[in-house]
Amino acid sequence: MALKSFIEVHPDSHFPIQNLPFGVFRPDTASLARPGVAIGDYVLDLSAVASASIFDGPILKDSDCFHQPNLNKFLALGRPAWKEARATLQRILSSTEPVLRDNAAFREKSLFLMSKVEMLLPIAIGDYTDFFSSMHHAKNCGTIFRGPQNPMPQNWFHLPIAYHGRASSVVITGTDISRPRGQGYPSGNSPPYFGPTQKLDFELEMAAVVGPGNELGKPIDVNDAAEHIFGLVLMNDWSARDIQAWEYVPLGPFLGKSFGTTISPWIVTLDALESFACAAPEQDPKPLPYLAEKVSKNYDISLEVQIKPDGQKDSCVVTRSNFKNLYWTLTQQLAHHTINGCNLRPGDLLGTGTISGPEPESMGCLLELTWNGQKPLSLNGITRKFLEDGDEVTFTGVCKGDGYNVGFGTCSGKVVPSP
Ligand SMILES: O=C(O)/C=C/C(=O)CC(=O)CC(=O)O
Ligand SMILES: [Ca+2]
Ligand SMILES: [Mg+2]
Repeated sequence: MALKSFIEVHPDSHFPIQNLPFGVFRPDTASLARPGVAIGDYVLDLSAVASASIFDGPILKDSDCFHQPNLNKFLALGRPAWKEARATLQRILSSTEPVLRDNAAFREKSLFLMSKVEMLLPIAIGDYTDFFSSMHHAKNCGTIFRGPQNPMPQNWFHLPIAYHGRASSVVITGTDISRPRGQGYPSGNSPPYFGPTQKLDFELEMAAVVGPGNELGKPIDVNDAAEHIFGLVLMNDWSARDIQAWEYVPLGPFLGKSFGTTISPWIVTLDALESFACAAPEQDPKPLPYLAEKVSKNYDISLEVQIKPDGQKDSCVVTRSNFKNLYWTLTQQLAHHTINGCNLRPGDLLGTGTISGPEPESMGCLLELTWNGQKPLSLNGITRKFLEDGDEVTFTGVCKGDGYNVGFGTCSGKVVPSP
């Protein structure tokens, strides 16, 4: 029989007992931030569960990791602790276990309606890196930015390319994004453009949340890398294409991307995603030995982007993609990141890069979907080349199980005018 919770969970919910993603919330603005897991329409308060001495396994028994305003301390404990927590939580939420089910006072203290709480950034992010791991996205961007002759950089099939992003401007879903100002290409003999970006874009991404990490100077083997990934979130790497195009040679993206990056609040664990694992694409040429892994895994996660223009009632789906479209795996990204000795720390965020699929309807950003503004998209009668003020962009991600979903909820943000 399938595992079932005593809490009623709608079959369309992203958060059945099979998922149990971790986040950080507060019941109201006067109370402290604390870790929780999502179950149906509720959030289970892990500080309350810990205070009731319910985490009785060897690692979590005496730990204060759930009495923290973020998950970093829990992440640092590693997979054995994550598995211990998941097993305890699946047990106390199951339909057959009375400890929470039959204790009204405890339920009152520990279960909150998700619609009533405030979700916060679940981790303190020390460093944020963004990869470039979708071949379709890389080809399309290469063609648009550098021309169709040689769209793929020579290094692309040998290493997972990335740039160091900006951790300070990573925000939680629901945070407004101010249209950034900056420089763009000069036209003719004039000085460079300066003003609000005229090419504001979203990028459909997911991001891995790092667990224990490594000591400086001690790389992580690609075959051990999964032990360092707690789970995944949805991520929008908002991008100003005109600023980016003018500034990025030779050092890469800078102000065109550092003005805001939105993540979804619930970290879905690799343990919950395991039932949706699938083979990653065959890699040709074979990667160098340090990137050659025994098992090369992706996950079957359906992704969708909707845009809701200001004043419109309905949003419009602009793309549908899938996480399994990535060429470089999460574990190759992580191993590559540390191969020079660079240390990763608990709570670091590793963006996958824009997840475009092979079809025109599965491109992961407007730069590709409108081919740099040359082919406007039509949304319920109005057109878009790039994002306009008032546009709300929402990502969803979900794995379809047999009779249940393992989902990510949403990652959304609204564009507001430049200050
Ligand atoms: O091809 C380029 O010059 C730039 C590509 C991007 O903007 C993509 C980037 O941020 C990495 C990614 O999301 O895949
Ligand atoms: Ca990106
Ligand atoms: Mg960004």
